[in-house]
Amino acid sequence: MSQPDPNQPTTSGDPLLEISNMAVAYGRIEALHGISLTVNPGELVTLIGANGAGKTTTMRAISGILPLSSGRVIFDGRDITRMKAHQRVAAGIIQAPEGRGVFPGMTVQENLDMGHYARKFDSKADYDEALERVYSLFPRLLERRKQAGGTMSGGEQQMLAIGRALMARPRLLLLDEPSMGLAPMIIQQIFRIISEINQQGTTILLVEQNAQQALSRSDRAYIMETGEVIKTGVGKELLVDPSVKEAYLGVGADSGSDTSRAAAPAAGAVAGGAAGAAERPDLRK
Ligand SMILES: Nc1ncnc2c1ncn2[C@@H]1O[C@H](COP(=O)(O)OP(=O)(O)OP(=O)(O)O)[C@@H](O)[C@H]1O
Repeated sequence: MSQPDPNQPTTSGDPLLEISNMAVAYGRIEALHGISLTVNPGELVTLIGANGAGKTTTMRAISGILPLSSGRVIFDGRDITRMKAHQRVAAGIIQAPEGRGVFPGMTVQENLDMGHYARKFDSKADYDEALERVYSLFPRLLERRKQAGGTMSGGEQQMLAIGRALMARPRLLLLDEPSMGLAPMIIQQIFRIISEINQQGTTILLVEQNAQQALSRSDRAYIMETGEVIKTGVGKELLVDPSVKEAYLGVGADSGSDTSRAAAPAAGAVAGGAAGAAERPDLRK
């Protein structure tokens, strides 16, 4: 297969990613019941939803780790529904490792090199450019390039995970809960960098439970519930949508405007799984 240049613009006007009626099952249990979504070139799109809504399953199906039981995935005009995960990586669909997933015994530099391995056919100049981009986005990684990945803080490991994905020069970057388990100040920093990566031209599909941060920075968002997309819209509009505010932003009960993740448990649905679901308003209305 030829290696598409990640810096090449896609066919103008067409979505970069188009998912139609995608169903995915774990054995006999269907986790996604036919969802449809699009990501246009240059967009930052977020998937929001409670635990178990199907966000990670969606990401895995896009990466090609999980097969579809029905539906289609189109990437840059090509039907990739049956394409294997490694072929999708070569086509430019890159997921930052879940749970950070850095190689603990390898140095920062070696971890980044592993990310570039996915694009081993690139020239040295492409490698240098990718590395320069990563080190300018994350000066901390440059400072610590000889340090073992496993000895870095949680925030630094998250930066390394994103940096490693960028080394593969993604055309579509998939980020699954990059703020998970991080302190509020570090979360702010990670979100600022995600915005910057997007502003530099990288298309991003983000899964986030930190709805306030994610919606305020996203072009568009999809809200998922129990394996379905129940609402979609412009990020900043969803941010002020009363039902979304009540269900996902921890406002309503106390009408506060705390934006930190620490406030998230008050939202019930954001962190609460099934218990939270019972308290959530029905957004399908
Ligand atoms: N390996 C698996 N085997 C069986 N069922 C699974 C598996 N992984 C996920 N599921 C189920 O699929 C559904 C969707 O899970 P998924 O992890 O995609 O949700 P999520 O929105 O990413 O939630 P979270 O925020 O908790 O990661 C859930 O009902 C979950 O229990």
